[in-house]
Amino acid sequence: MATRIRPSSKRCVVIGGSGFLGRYLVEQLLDRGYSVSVFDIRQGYELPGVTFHLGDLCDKGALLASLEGASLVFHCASPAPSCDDHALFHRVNIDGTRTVLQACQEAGVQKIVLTSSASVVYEGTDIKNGMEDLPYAKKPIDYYTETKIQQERLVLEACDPEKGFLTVAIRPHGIFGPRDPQLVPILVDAARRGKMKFLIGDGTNLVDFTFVENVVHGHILAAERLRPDSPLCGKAYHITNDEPVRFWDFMSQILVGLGYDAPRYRLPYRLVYVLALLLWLLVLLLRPVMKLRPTFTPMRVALAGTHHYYSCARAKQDMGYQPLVSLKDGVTRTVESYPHLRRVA
Ligand SMILES: NC(=O)C1=CN([C@@H]2O[C@H](COP(=O)(O)OP(=O)(O)OC[C@H]3O[C@@H](n4cnc5c(N)ncnc54)[C@H](OP(=O)(O)O)[C@@H]3O)[C@@H](O)[C@H]2O)C=CC1
Ligand SMILES: CC(C)CCC[C@@H](C)[C@H]1CC[C@H]2C3=C(CC[C@]12C)[C@@]1(C)CCC(=O)C[C@@H]1CC3
Repeated sequence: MATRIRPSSKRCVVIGGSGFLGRYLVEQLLDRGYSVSVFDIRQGYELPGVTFHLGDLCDKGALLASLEGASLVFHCASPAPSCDDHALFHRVNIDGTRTVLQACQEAGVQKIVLTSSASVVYEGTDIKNGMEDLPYAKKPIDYYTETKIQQERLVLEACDPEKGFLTVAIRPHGIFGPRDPQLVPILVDAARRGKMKFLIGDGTNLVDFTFVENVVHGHILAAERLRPDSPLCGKAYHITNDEPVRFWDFMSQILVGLGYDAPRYRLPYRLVYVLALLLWLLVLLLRPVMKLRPTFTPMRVALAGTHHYYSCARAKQDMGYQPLVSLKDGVTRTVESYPHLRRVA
C-alpha cells in the first residue's frame, strides 16, 4: 500500500521556480531551511537538494504528483507579458490557476502565495502612492494584465480559513536584478538599435522598480505570517522598494552603467502614445503575413510616461515588511551582473 507523505510546514513547491523570480525564491527558501521542489514547464538550472517536476500547470495529474507532502505552494508561473498570445494567457493564468487551486486542495496544501502584479489596478494613467484597495482596472493595459486580475481574484476568493485553506497575493512592480530576462535585455537591445536617444514625456514621472530579493522577502514573510487568524488571509499586498524613482533616471542609470548614453531629447507623451497605437494597429493588420515585435508598444509607452508607484504600508503593518536592498545597491549589483551586455567600443 502506498504511504502518503505527511505534510510538513517546511516543505514547499515553487510553481514557476525555473523563472527569474522563482529561482531567487528557491535559493532563499533553501537558505532558510525549507525543503523545496520546483514545478515548471522547463528546468532552468540545477541546484543540490531541489527536485524538479517538469510539466504544464494546466495538467492536474502532473501537479498532484509534485505536491505530495507539501503544505505551502508559491505560484509564480506565467507566460511572459511580451509573448502577446491571448489564448496562452487565458489557458495558463486563468484556467491553469483554477487547476492549481483544485490540485492544492486535493493534495492537502494549506497555504498558497500567488505572485500577482501591481499593474492589476493600472489603466495607463497616473497612480501615485496607490493603495491595495484601488479597484481592479476596468481597462487593463494589455491582455496579460487582464488575466492577472482574474487570476488574483480566483486565488483570493479561494481563501477559506475554516477549511484550513489560506491564500494571499503579492503584487510586485517592475522587478529587476541579476539574471532578469526582460527589463535590462530589452533596454540594451533598444539602445543598441539607436532607439534610446529620446525620453517620453517631461521625464519627471515616478515609478516603482523593485529589486528581486525584496520581492522574494515579501513572499516568504507572507507565507510565514499567513495563519487562519491573521489579517493576511485572502488579501493582496504591494511589495516595492519603497523608493519611487523617476522612470527615465532609472533607465539612464542602467544605460550609463553599461556604457550607453542616457536618453537626451524629449518627445511629447501623447504624440508617442498615438504613434505607438498606430504602429500596433499596423502590426495587427500585418499579423497574417509577418510577425513584427515593435519596441515601443502602447503598454510600454504608458509605463514610460506616467506615474505608477504604490504604497507598501499594508505589508509593513501586517507582515513587518521592509525592503532589504536599496535601489542604489540593487542597480549597482544589476549593472555588474551583465558584463556581456556592456557597450563595446
Ligand atoms: N517581471 C516583472 O517585472 C513582474 C512579474 N510579475 C509576475 O511575477 C511572476 C514571475 O515573473 P518572472 O519571474 O519575471 O517570469 P519568468 O517568465 O522568468 O518565470 C515564469 C516561469 O513560469 C514558467 N511557466 C510558464 N507557463 C507555464 C506553465 N503552463 N506551466 C508551468 N510553468 C510555466 C516559465 O517557463 P517559460 O520561460 O518556458 O515560459 C518560467 O519558467 C509572474 O507571475 C509575473 O506575472 C509581476 C509583476 C512584475
Ligand atoms: C523601451 C523602453 C521604453 C522601455 C524598456 C523597459 C521596459 C522593458 C520595462 C519598463 C517597465 C517594465 C515593466 C514590466 C515589463 C518590463 C518593462 C515594460 C511589466 C509589464 C512586467 C509584468 C508586470 O506584471 C508589470 C510590469 C510593469 C513594469
